[in-house]
Amino acid sequence: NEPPLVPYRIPIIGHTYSFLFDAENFLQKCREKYGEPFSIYVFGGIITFTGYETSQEVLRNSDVFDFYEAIDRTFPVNAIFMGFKKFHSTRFTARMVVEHISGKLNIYAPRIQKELLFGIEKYFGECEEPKVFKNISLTLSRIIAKPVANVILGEEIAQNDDIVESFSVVENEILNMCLIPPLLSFIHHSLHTMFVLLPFKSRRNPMIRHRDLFVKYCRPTVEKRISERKELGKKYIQKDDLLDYLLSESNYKTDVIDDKYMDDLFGQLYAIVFAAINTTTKSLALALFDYGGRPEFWDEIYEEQLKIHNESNGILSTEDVHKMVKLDCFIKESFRYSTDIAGIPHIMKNDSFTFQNGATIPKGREVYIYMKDTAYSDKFFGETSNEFQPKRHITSYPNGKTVHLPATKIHKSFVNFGGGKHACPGRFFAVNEIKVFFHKLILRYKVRTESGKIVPSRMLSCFALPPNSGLIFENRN
Ligand code: HEM
Repeated sequence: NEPPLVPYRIPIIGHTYSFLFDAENFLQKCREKYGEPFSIYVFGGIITFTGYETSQEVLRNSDVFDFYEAIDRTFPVNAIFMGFKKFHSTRFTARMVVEHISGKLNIYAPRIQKELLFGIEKYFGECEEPKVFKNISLTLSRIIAKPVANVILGEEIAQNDDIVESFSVVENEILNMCLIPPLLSFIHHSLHTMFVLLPFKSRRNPMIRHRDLFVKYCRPTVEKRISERKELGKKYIQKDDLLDYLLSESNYKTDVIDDKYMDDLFGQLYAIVFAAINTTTKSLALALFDYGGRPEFWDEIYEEQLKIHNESNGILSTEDVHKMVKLDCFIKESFRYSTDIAGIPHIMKNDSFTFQNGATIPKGREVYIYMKDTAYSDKFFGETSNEFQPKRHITSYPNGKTVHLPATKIHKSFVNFGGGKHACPGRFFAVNEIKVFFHKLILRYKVRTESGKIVPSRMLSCFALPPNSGLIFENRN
């Protein structure tokens, strides 16, 4: 009782062409005709797509559906970082992000703000005359990288431009090397993985440069902290950054700071950098384009920011960020509206899995979440699901009560951060960063698209990317 396999005409090629070059229309037609889940034949293998009804069964059954194995088939990120670190636990990484990044936003709030303001000043400046910014993603990744470096490596190391630059480019460098069309998958997917990994095992390995920079700038701090810890024992006061947490953690406790130890720290910390920067930058860039093309929302969002700015005297606490409800709704609506068409792949690991509607998939099946099916579902968003309406994230009741489902809230109608046990642990940090950035930016500039109109995202197969056009910034004063 397999999900219907969409028929295809050309053997071997199957649906590869439609999936690469027309994923949006192609998947929509498959969904309309075959319901969910349905399967297509791409790069010599079958992929099953789950829609708004069946996606939660994948996300909530993480014992059966493996996210990392699926990611590793296309972008063997784990294998790349495993080359450096000896201790490997995805659970450990997720817990570290929950407890020591998202869980400490109160402590990090002033530092995040300071770094974002620094980036805004450095890259956008006065803009007394309207100024066009092309390639906004690159600029945003540099701005976003600084607070991330601050939280991961501490305030002092985050002032080092080389480290911040390394944070902002490392993920793109890895992705660029992995973005080789998986032609070898027509034979077997492991051949593609092996091929992609070749440069990372050669002298061209871009990770070596990042590792060397990390060691150069972080080793003195690591040595100093380990020696202070030894000297002071229980009196040592742990610093508020991920690096110092790792140094205190039983898997990383050491007296010997050799190259292997530094490699281990590098592999662990840069795996988080990998998860944190591109995702946040892309969402932020898409939200800026959504904002810049929709003047009808500018006044109300600006007024909310001005009010919170005045009440907080310009220094935002996490409570102040929670008060940015209109901004939160706008950002969440951008997440929904500009979502990837499909993503969050998983491999099914059991002998077989049967969905509640009876469809059964075999062991090893690759399953993609058809995210747009959830994001644009009439069941969740009614007849206006095709429209950009931030207010839909607030429900008003007849007794005057209103309930706001924030952008960090995991829900069956909102899968941008996944779901179940493995839902993105960095989402609190990411949404906080995006909101604070927006808040500071809007207070200072008017932002609009170059054409003055709504500019749709670019599509790369099933992934949404920010448009290539520019954004215009103009100082409000
Ligand atoms: C807007 C920005 C972000 C988006 C859209 C995003 C999205 C996601 C998604 C879809 C997953 C897979 C969830 C699942 O399997 O159900 C994930 C996992 C993860 N994300 Fe994020 N993420 C973002 C920012 C961040 C940040 C800033 C960090 C770190 C500070 C982070 C760290 C992680 C980690 C460690 C995992 C693996 C969790 C696990 O295996 O349990 N993410 N993210």
